[in-house]
Amino acid sequence: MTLPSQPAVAAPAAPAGPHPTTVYLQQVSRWYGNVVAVNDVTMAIGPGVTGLLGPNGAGKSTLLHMMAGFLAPSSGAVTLGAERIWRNHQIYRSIGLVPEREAVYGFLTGWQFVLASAKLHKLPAPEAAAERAMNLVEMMGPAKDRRVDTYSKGMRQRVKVAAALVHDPAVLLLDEPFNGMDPRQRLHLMELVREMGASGRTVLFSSHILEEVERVAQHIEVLVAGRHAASGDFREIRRLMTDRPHVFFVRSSDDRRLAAALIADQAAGGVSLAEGGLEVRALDFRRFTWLLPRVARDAGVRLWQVSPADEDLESVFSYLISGNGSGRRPGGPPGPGGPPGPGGPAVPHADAPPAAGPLPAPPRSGGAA
Ligand SMILES: Nc1ncnc2c1ncn2[C@@H]1O[C@H](COP(=O)(O)OP(=O)(O)OP(=O)(O)O)[C@@H](O)[C@H]1O
Repeated sequence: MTLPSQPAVAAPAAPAGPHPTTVYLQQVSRWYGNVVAVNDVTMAIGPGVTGLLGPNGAGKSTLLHMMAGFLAPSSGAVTLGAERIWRNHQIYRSIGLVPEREAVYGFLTGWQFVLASAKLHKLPAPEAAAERAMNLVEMMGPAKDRRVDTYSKGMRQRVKVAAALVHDPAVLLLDEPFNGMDPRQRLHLMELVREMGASGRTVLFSSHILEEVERVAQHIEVLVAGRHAASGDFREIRRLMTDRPHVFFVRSSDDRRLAAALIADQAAGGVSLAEGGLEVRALDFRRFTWLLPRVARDAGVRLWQVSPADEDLESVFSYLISGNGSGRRPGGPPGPGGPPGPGGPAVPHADAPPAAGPLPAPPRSGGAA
């Protein structure tokens, strides 16, 4: 007897296992005494460049140190692929960390420091590895033989990067890497970070400056007060930060007349007289910045100053986790493949806003949001 042939139904795909160069955090918390530095964070950082954005004290360094195996999570699991990172010496060979704080002995030369790093990793050809790493950060010139304590901040930073790259890790973690660098060094390091990501490595770097993050990373994770506040494509993150009520400080040739015109035109959600000008609350950033010059012109008032009054990072970030912004928290844990590399879609949010359209003009301050 022959069985009737089965209809051509595709076999269900076997569930993909953890990706070997993706770092997974599952409900990770870390506290220091009473201070909760990282609070129940679940995310996956895969190949490509990801920016970890958050204000000072958000928990970025703590998160990076747990990913590098420098700190144990108080609860939850941090793994590289399926392997736990904490106290797993084999895994340390795959990870490089560039710490934020000085971690370079001043009495060593740059070359000695990077070579020592190569030897500590027990690399078979430490000199060749150190030379390759020093070349990557353009430190193979005569300065390599000077003591580190004679280096500029930028040179020290480059030597730290070389030490973290000496064993050619698959995962590179950088804590505020661009701090203290001059513009040329910054551009060079940005290029190096981009190249590392493009070559398939997993690169995560922290910053509190959105502009800096979006120049290098397409995917951004936002941490605020230890919590994972948002996750997505940089356009989406910028939109979340821009589409919130803004408070502007406005000075003009006739503040009272301008206030009356703004109220009559319903251009602003609220206007109040402040010292030396007006404080204007705009509910719709785009509409307000479009309307303000027109309303002023029609009222015969000259604008002297328009500056955001609430552009400090704390207020922008806290919006993301406040009542209004809390809907922007990511949904469930990302899939086993981790976040897409550069160019991929955003990690889905439970209630993600629609795909971002063209970018609105950033606030005049050029601040972080
Ligand atoms: N060793 C420690 N002991 C006690 N509290 C700590 C320790 N390290 C960090 N913290 C606290 O944990 C919180 C998160 O600090 P963390 O350095 O991880 O944040 P961050 O986002 O990297 O900030 P920054 O950019 O200022 O370094 C802060 O409130 C900080 O004061």
